[in-house]
This record gives sequence, structure tokens and C-alpha cells, in this order.
Amino acid sequence: MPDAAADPRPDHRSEHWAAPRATSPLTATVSLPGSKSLTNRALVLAAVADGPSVVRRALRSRDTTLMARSLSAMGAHVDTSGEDWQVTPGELRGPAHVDCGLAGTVMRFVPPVAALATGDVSFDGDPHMRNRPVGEVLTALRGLGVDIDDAARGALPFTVRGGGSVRGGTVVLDASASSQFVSALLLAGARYDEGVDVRHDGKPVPSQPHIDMTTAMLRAHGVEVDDSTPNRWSVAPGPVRAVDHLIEPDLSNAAPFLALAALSGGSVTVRDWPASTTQAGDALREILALMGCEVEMVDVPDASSGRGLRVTGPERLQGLDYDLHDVGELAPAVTALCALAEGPSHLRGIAHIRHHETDRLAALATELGALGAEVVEHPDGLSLRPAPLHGGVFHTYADHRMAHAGVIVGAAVDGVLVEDVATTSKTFPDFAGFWAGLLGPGADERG
Ligand SMILES: O=C(O)C1=C[C@@H](OP(=O)(O)O)[C@@H](O)[C@H](O)C1
Ligand SMILES: C=C(OP(=O)(O)O)C(=O)O
Repeated sequence: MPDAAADPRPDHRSEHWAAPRATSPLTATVSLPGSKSLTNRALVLAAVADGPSVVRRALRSRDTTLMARSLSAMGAHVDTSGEDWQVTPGELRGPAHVDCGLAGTVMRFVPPVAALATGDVSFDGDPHMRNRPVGEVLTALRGLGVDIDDAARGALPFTVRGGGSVRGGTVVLDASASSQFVSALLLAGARYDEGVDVRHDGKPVPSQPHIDMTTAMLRAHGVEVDDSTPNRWSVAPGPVRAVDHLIEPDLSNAAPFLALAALSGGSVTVRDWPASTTQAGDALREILALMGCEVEMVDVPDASSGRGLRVTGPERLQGLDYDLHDVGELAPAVTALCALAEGPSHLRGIAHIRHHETDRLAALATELGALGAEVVEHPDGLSLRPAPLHGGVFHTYADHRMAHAGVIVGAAVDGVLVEDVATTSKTFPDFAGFWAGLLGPGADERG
């Protein structure tokens, strides 16, 4: 496949993709690529583990390729040639450079690993990445005994001057801007001399399922984690056992596909939807049911697990009043669907998504508004009222989930042109090809 981490299309922002329409109720069964969040945690844990391991059915996308490269640059051996990625830990060392691209997981999860290396590890990323917050992680690492050079004070670019070991201990931070600050310190913390005891002080931490994913995966590696006190997480010092992981399909990236069922009155089944999971995308079951969809786990004979999630769209799509604080990464797709609903919607609790790949509240209000939607932007969310939509250009701000929002509206409205649909490569290889294949003539079965 092409080099996913380097962007081969210097003028890609000017490309406009005519989003295909779903002109009749769509029936499809899909297999989706693996979870970004599970893959990147599995890679980090494998690199600091006590032996080789395999990340099975790893997601191959820009974010995961950048993670694999950053760990390789520091001395781990990551073989990404097959569907199952083989990771052999090595002595962590600098000098090394980490390109974070636009991956929050790389910018936040890798510095605590780099602190264990001997030598300098420098970090930079895409232009917008310099605006995404990371200062709380850097300040916390300093408090744990790590030397960091960040002339920009709390943002990219910065250099972690690894000393080969980290003292660790107790640290207080404000993780209200991103749950990834907490996950970052926990993922490497067992390798610190005193482990790590992270305390949050500030407004509520968003994206709780992602912290649960971190603690569950640490425990699977034999790490002792205490999360029994709210806003406090302790990781005991000790080895990180090498464990193989089988990566689940990315349930947040299922959103646009399930939205197709919801908006067309058809039926979309996602193969191998896990029976239980820490993925935030599992909340789609509740969200889509509240919008009037029928949502059920069904037998899917050709799925690896024999099961899948089927969503059948209603005759009339209902509006949604919902707090997305825990599952903010679903906001773009859910907002797009709300713009197509027959009743008003209010999405709340997501001030933090202003720090995602772009200011998603502003971007959604602007782009949906430009297509005729009645959207009001609030400090922590959006409200929408039903309005007739029309075609036009949907700008994506280098944000994969903005592209998802654009194609959802484009499936229901004539003449929607999605700018830079290839930005979806952040977490989904060939999203546009997959999407067009589903909506093209005679494409009832996919995957
Ligand atoms: O840890 C993770 O894998 C993620 C945590 C969440 O970040 P925030 O807490 O910054 O929303 C989520 O939105 C992001 O897509 C992935
Ligand atoms: C917020 C997201 O990504 P990141 O991991 O870059 O924070 C996202 O994928 O919605």
C-alpha cells in the first residue's frame, strides 16, 4: 500500500469528492478495519513489554503507522508487513524523531515512553497539531523527574531528554481537555521506578471509556492498576508482560455506516461487533435506538465471531437530546445525522472536542449551516432544528470525522462535495472506495 504517513497529495485540500447518494433503503453487511485506540495502545504496551508479542488484525492507517514508526525509531522492532503486526521490544534510545502527524495518541502516549529512552527524542507533527494541547503531559512528566525541552511551552515541537529511567511517583494534572493525558502516563507508568499515581484536578475528565480501555489493557498485561477512587489512577511498578492482542473492529468508525441505515430506512450489519467492549463507539447502539432505529445483535454466519450488530433505520428519524461527554469522538457523525432528523436535537458535554483534529463544534456549525442546516453553537455543544438541506462544498479541516459527517449528509442530499475525503486515511484505509462501493449499483454485500 502507499506510504500512509507521508501525504503524497500537496494540493489535496482543493479536491472535492461528489458524495454518493443513497437513493433507496440500503441493505449491506460490512467488515470494518480495526480500532485505532486499541491498536495504538497495543503497540505501546508491546514496545515496553518483557518479550515479543503480536497485534493481530492491527489497523493499518496513518495514525497507527505513525505509532509503529515512532516506537521503531526509539529501538523497538515493529514488523507491519502482514495483517498481524509483530513487535519485539528493544533497548529504548535516542536520538530519534517522532512525527505525530495529527494523531493525539502519538503526541500524548509516546513522550512517557521516550522518557525511558537514553538520549533525545524530538517530537513534531502536522501544522494543526501544534495547537492541540499536550502541556499537562509534559508538566506531569517533569514532575516525575523527566527532562523536557519545550521552547513553545506546552505544545509541539518539544524534545524529551530521556535518561534511561524515570523516578515516577505522584502527579496532579488537569485532564479536562483530554482523557489521553491520563492514559499516556498510565501506559508507561509501570516501567517507572516508583510506578505512577495520577490525580486529576479540574472539570470532569471526558472520554471515560478510553480510560477504561487503558486500565483494562494494562491489567491484561499483568500490570497492577488501582482506579477505585474517582479521579485517581495508580499503576504499580513492575514488568509489563508480553501479551498478544486481537484488535476489534473500530466501532466509532462504524458510525457513518450505521448512519446509512438510519438515514435511508435500510439495514446495515457490522460483522464481529464485540459482545462486550471498552470502545466508545459501542454507545452508538443506544444513540441510534433513541433516534428511532431498531438495533440488535444478530447471527452472521460468515463473521469470525458468528455475530454482528444490525441497525435498521426508521421511517422517520427522530432528533436526539444527548450528553456525548464520554463519547465525544462520535459527535461529528451523530451531528450530521441530527441534521437529517425530523425533530430538534441538542448534543451536550463536548466542549473538549474543540481540541480534536479541528474545533469540531465550530466546524460542524459552519459546514452544516452552509448546507442549510439550522445549527446553533454553544460553548459545550450544538443544537439543531429540522431544516431543508441543499448541496454545496463541505470543508473537512484535515479531520477524518468531519469527512464522515460530510458523506453522511451527502448520502441524503443531492450535490454535496466533500473536500479532501482522503483525510479519512487517519483511521480508515480507502474509506472513499469502501463507501462508494457500498452505495454503487448492485453493491448490497460488502467486506
Ligand atoms: O485514548 C484514545 O484512544 C482516545 C481518547 C479520546 O480523546 P479525548 O479524551 O481527547 O476526547 C478520543 O476522542 C480519541 O479519539 C481517542
Ligand atoms: C479525537 C480523535 O483523534 P486523536 O486520537 O487524534 O485525538 C478522533 O479520532 O476523533
